[in-house]
Amino acid sequence: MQETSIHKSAAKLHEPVADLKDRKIVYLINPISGNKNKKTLVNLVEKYSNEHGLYCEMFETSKKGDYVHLQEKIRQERITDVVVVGGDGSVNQALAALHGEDVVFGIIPYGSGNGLARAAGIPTKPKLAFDLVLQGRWKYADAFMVNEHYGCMLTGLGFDAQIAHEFAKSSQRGLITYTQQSILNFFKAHPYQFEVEIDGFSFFTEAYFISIANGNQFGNNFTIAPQASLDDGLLDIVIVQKMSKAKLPFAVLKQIRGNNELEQFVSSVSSKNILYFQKPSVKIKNIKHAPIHIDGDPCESCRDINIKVLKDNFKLIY
Ligand SMILES: Nc1ncnc2c1ncn2[C@@H]1O[C@H](COP(=O)(O)OP(=O)(O)OP(=O)(O)O)[C@@H](O)[C@H]1O
Repeated sequence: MQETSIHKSAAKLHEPVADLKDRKIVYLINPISGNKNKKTLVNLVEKYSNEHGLYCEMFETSKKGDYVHLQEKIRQERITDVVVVGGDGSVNQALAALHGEDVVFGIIPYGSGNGLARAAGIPTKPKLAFDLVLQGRWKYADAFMVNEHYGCMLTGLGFDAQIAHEFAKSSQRGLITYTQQSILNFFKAHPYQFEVEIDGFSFFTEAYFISIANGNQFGNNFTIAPQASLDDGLLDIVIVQKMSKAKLPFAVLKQIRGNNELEQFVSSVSSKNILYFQKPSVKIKNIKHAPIHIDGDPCESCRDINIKVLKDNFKLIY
């Protein structure tokens, strides 16, 4: 779909917030993410920016993540902020293309899960998230690479990726569709074989899924990696090993509640249901070609997967 400029406001103004007048904010709005209407937010941003004489431009997000035009604009016009109005997929695509630019990123969460925004503590109420953007206080956040693909929130293999693949095919988005897909796929779920290498030590496992998390959650506060931090230079690796289907929900619930301790040594891996590590990198041999997702969007499966943290990769308002 062609990106369209929705609005461009006049540039000068007085000073409601220090330095706000010097910022040039571009909003990238995903027309299909989540299931909430974005019109109220768009009106609010336009009205506020007009009244206060703030620079504000709005574009649709690119379906394919093609932001070359925006890269040029950022450099030529000295854009200072890129604010994504959408979910994790939109944030991923914008960051993948633009993380090397000299801009600060904001998020106004309008996705189905909003995992990165929630992990960062960004309010899910649009007005509050917009207020945070205007305050403009940012910190560096980490990201990661999955082979040659960029990720910022969480990647996974197995059951959760299968849900991501089914969700992507659904005509409806939002939490209800996601929950429906999770329940349907639970009954079909089966373990996959992996060889995992951490700290130079490798072991075989049969696992329902492996999550590698920068943020703490899948989205909707489903905190699969309760100790994850966006700026610690580490990835939280959660391996949900083969167990009976009856036990599986309880074991995952224990993990979500933070009752599973981090493994200190890879060599001490025993017959625990769930293994939980914090490391800057991990290599996985995906022996049975389990499905893969990156930041909730499906990606093509492959056998050899190399995942590495990118410390202090982008500036995030949070
Ligand atoms: N302009 C556009 N038109 C159509 N589709 C788009 C456009 N821009 C982005 N997309 C697609 O929208 C999809 C969903 O985006 P996003 O991940 O932000 O929302 P979500 O899946 O509802 O939320 P979350 O990832 O937080 O669960 C992405 O796969 C992306 O390719």
